[in-house]
Amino acid sequence: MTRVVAQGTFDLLHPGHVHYLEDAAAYGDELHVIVARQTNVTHKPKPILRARQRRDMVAALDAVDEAHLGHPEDVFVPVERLDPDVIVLGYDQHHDEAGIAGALDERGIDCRVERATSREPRYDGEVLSSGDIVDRILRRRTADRDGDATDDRP
Ligand SMILES: Cc1cc2nc3c(=O)[nH]c(=O)nc-3n(C[C@H](O)[C@H](O)[C@H](O)COP(=O)(O)O)c2cc1C
Ligand SMILES: Nc1ncnc2c1ncn2[C@@H]1O[C@H](COP(=O)(O)OP(=O)(O)OP(=O)(O)O)[C@@H](O)[C@H]1O
Repeated sequence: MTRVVAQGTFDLLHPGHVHYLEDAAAYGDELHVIVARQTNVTHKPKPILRARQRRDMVAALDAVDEAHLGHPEDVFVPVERLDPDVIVLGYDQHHDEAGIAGALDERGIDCRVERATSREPRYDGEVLSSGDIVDRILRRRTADRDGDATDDRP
């Protein structure tokens, strides 16, 4: 039984997340997803939704066998508990494969590190970024409030 781990913030879910997790699931028999805690999301704006809600939505995806709240301080706590055979990084995740592999070796975890592919938009207006979804909401609500008729609705 090959156990795969994927991870991420997964704030507002979109087809890019589905693609990533389906890519990851293809590396083994069961896919576990670690959902980032807000305190560990330091490389971009904090997520809008609470970690439990983000975990619950990820857990509902067909490709996912189980979703877990990440550890608030030590990102390797869930990895040591899950003891995966493969960790699949997202196509643009800011982690370095060699760095992760070295940290796994130090902890005696026999696990290889892979990287998923990206999913490109398939039609005009498809939004494949949580941050871009937030931006679109802000633009739309501001325009509605200001009675701005310029409608960018695709
Ligand atoms: C192997 C691995 C384990 C991780 N474990 C945790 C964790 O336990 N808690 C957490 O808050 N973030 C954890 N993270 C970090 C986030 O899941 C994620 O990598 C980071 O927020 C960037 O993800 P993004 O693609 O959403 O930007 C882990 C990352 C990796 C690569
Ligand atoms: N279009 C996409 N194609 C493939 N993977 C994606 C795509 N969008 C996000 N992912 C992957 O999903 C995982 C979680 O992404 P994250 O939660 O950071 O969402 P995001 O939409 O990338 O957020 P943001 O764009 O606001 O940074 C990451 O590993 C990321 O690589």
